[in-house]
Amino acid sequence: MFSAAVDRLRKHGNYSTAAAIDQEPINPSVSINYTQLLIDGKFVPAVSGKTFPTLDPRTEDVIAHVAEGEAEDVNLAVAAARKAFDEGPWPRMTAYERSRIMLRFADLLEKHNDAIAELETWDNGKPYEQAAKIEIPMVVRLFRYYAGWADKIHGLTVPADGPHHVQTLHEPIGVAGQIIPWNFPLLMYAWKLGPALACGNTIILKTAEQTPLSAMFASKLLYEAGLPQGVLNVISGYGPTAGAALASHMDVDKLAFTGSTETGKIVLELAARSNLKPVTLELGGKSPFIVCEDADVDQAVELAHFALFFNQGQCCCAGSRTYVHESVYDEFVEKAKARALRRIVGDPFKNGIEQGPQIDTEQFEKILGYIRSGVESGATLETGGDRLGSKGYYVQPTVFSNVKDDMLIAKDEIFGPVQSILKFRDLDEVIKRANSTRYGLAAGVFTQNIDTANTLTRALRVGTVWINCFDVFDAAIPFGGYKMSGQGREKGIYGLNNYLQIKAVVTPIKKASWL
Ligand SMILES: NC(=O)c1ccc[n+]([C@@H]2O[C@H](COP(=O)([O-])OP(=O)(O)OC[C@H]3O[C@@H](n4cnc5c(N)ncnc54)[C@H](O)[C@@H]3O)[C@@H](O)[C@H]2O)c1
Repeated sequence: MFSAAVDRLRKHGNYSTAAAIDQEPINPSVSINYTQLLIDGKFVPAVSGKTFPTLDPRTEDVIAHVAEGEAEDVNLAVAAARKAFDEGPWPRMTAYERSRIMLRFADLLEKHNDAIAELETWDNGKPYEQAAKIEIPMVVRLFRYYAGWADKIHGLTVPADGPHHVQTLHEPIGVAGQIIPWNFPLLMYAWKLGPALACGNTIILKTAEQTPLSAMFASKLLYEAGLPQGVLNVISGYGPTAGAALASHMDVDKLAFTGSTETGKIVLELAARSNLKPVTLELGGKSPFIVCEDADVDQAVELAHFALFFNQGQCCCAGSRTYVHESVYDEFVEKAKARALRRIVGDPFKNGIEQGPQIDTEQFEKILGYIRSGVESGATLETGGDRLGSKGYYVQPTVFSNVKDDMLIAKDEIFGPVQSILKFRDLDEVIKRANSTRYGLAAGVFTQNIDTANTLTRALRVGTVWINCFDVFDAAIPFGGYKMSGQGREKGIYGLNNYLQIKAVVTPIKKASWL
């Protein structure tokens, strides 16, 4: 659960003053041991010999050069995964044995928690305390959760008409291709791998080009835990080359993708044009956070702040349209501005830091562009609005008030620390406005009135509604989007369906007296 854990961190931090950006970055102690592709259980260079740099978002310095996988490497990885599925022990061993390997993996991840968290912070820029105390423990929990499912995947007996015994077998879908983004590198790795492994599939996973390091480290541990050769293959590389090769591969049986809506459309088309592999998509969002007239304003301000600014604003479900009832609007804006001014931005390796740098120069420039567009379109810039410091991708926590629905900052996914506060008068109006978007990933509702909560819960066209909370993620809770926020659900029991084929088996009953 992000929110509860962040509360705990907050109690131990000093959040009373804004900190300056450190000029001297803290040196992480972890060493980078794995920078090659993981194919058929071995680390290997790319066929082309090419590498690409992965950068430290605090300094823009190179952390390491990583193998650049392309179509030929994807072919080798798919061949290894195919062989492991068609001939290897993984889909054939008992579900209990699979589950034990996954549990051993979770233990190893736990043992190396701090080293993995360092890699995550170094490569991504997220606060180390967040990675070490929240995200890596969530990864561990998710593998234990799906290890628990491995031996509980049941088929049915079906009461069909006529003298037939009918049963369904729930079988692994086969070779799964998985493409993940950079905002929660190892957590997205876990959401993808957990259910796929529990069901007995083999995998080729492509990491995001911005954050290749933690997945390589973790995958080494998975083999140490006893994973048979070729079951997991990890490719670092770029989207249009390695990612596209995976999405369009004829021998990949299923594709799971998390990233932008634009790329989601591309991979869906590649999957359709190649072998019609089924696709699950977890895409972008522009989630409303609705503060009703009965809200405790101080609590609402704190939660809305968390809903937007968590992870540098780089969450697909960020509460990026803060709708506030007119009766509490002015007070809310004043306090939201004060909260943003208190936000501590700095070297993410330092204790007590709430916000590190954005992921890369592209996102950094994009965010500053949206801030300029907010000012130009007439929204009121309450605080922030610029970069912070002179190096790295740090952005000032930014708050806009008087935002209108048709402004770009209210329509597009900014993916940065930019809060947009809009005013509303009544429930019917805010429902209409909240739903009037191409996205439908999540919503936050802040009210003490159960009837208001019930109405909004049912009226909002989104995959998750958080009532008086936000970003509560748990391995058992399904997550996914309506509309252009995605297709299908990950996590929980629903996540298993993405990785199963259902086979109907029909046998005649010769003596039909006991139908
Ligand atoms: N929903 C989410 O969790 C999420 C996560 C990250 C980014 N985003 C959104 O995406 C925007 C851009 O971020 P991004 O550039 O990392 O997203 P992206 O969609 O470009 O990248 C996500 C993954 O897809 C791969 N990819 C890119 N082009 C591909 C292609 N043609 N074929 C196959 N794979 C391809 C990338 O290499 C990466 O692994 C963000 O501003 C944000 O709006 C959403």
